[in-house]
Amino acid sequence: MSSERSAVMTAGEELARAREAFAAARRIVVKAGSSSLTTPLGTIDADRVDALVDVLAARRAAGKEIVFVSSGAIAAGLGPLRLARRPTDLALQQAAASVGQGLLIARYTSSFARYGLTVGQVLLTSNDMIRRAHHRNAQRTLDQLLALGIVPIVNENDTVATDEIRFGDNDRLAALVAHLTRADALLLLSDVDALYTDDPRRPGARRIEQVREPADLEGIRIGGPNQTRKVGTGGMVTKIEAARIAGVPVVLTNAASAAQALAGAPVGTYFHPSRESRMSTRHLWLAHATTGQGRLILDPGAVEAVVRRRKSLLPAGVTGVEGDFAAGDPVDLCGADGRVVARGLVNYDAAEIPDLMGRSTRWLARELGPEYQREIIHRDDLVVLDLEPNT
Ligand SMILES: Nc1ncnc2c1ncn2[C@@H]1O[C@H](COP(=O)(O)OP(=O)(O)O)[C@@H](O)[C@H]1O
Ligand SMILES: N[C@@H](CCC(=O)OP(=O)(O)O)C(=O)O
Repeated sequence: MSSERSAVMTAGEELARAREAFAAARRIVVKAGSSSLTTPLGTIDADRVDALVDVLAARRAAGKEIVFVSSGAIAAGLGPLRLARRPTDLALQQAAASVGQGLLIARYTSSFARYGLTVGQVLLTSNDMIRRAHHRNAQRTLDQLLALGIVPIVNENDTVATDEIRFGDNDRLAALVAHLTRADALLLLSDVDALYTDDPRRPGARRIEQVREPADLEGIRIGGPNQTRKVGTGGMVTKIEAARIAGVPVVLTNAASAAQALAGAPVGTYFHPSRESRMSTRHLWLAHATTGQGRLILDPGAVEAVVRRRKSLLPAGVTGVEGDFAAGDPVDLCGADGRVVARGLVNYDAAEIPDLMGRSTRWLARELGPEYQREIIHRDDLVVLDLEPNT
């Protein structure tokens, strides 16, 4: 009994220390969801925006850096476009985002100006995350804004995003931005004050204080977005995924508890950094922020080489190609049974691959020229998605 109690106390103390470390974070990414920033009429909720800016400005005054990931572009564009609800039509979503994003930034600009702070808008697409040059470019911009003392306000570039290439939710985008900016912590602000054992609107749901590992989530009902407002996109599913990939401590709570969370108070749910998040940022992008633009079918030897021996994919091991992708696109790698085992950035256009399949690189270099000696996908550009047990 006494040893049980001391174990419980130790876990409690450990969590308190983790919360203190969260409060001490020098650079933090804060993400707020659409429902925390907009009204049911599809307009910006100026009071709530100002209240949140008060908290972020206080943090800045304490000498900390903030990167703010703000949703709400589509939701804030609904009112001006006289749309009663979030449209399903992509072109209308893009139009709403175009109107709403401008209004949001105008609001943030004046709200932060109350504290003498300047904001900078950063709109990202999933390509900015995957492609090495774009990725470095986004990183450089964010670094420069922070060095200048500006508050970067990040969102997905919804006006140009299409269903194929969009993140769709800002939770994972915020986790990836935490990697990109080498932040020390991530705060996710939603309309719900914590992760619960079930959707908190259902009776009997209990708050979960901390998540250490995937096993802590067993038996929890993780649902989609709040169906009353229908402006959020990911629900708890994408928040949990964000916490899994963030690579830093994550606290999930509501906007009203933001100040307390930043001060290390025991509010919301604390997610300890997971083991998977130690993957490199680019590999995380590839695994979580991209959709395969086509498929390559691999013979069993190539599956073994890519999945278990972490080798590059050579033309000799490819037996089929599906889809219409261009060199540099992310593609899914499948076994003969169609199961996706990996994703990678391909070095050839889809149309080039049939002539290369089954050939040795030496044969290709001799017959087609030295530029054909390159791998179909280099191992640095590959991430294994589906590991067999015990690998
Ligand atoms: N186990 C759970 N714990 C907490 N919230 C949950 C759970 N399952 C589903 N939800 C829902 O997730 C919603 C938050 O996600 P979402 O609507 O996408 O918010 P946001 O706009 O803040 O990203 C909550 O309002 C709640 O209805
Ligand atoms: N980029 C979109 C938001 C997507 C999103 O993740 O929304 P939410 O679930 O409210 O954080 C927008 O600004 O409307």
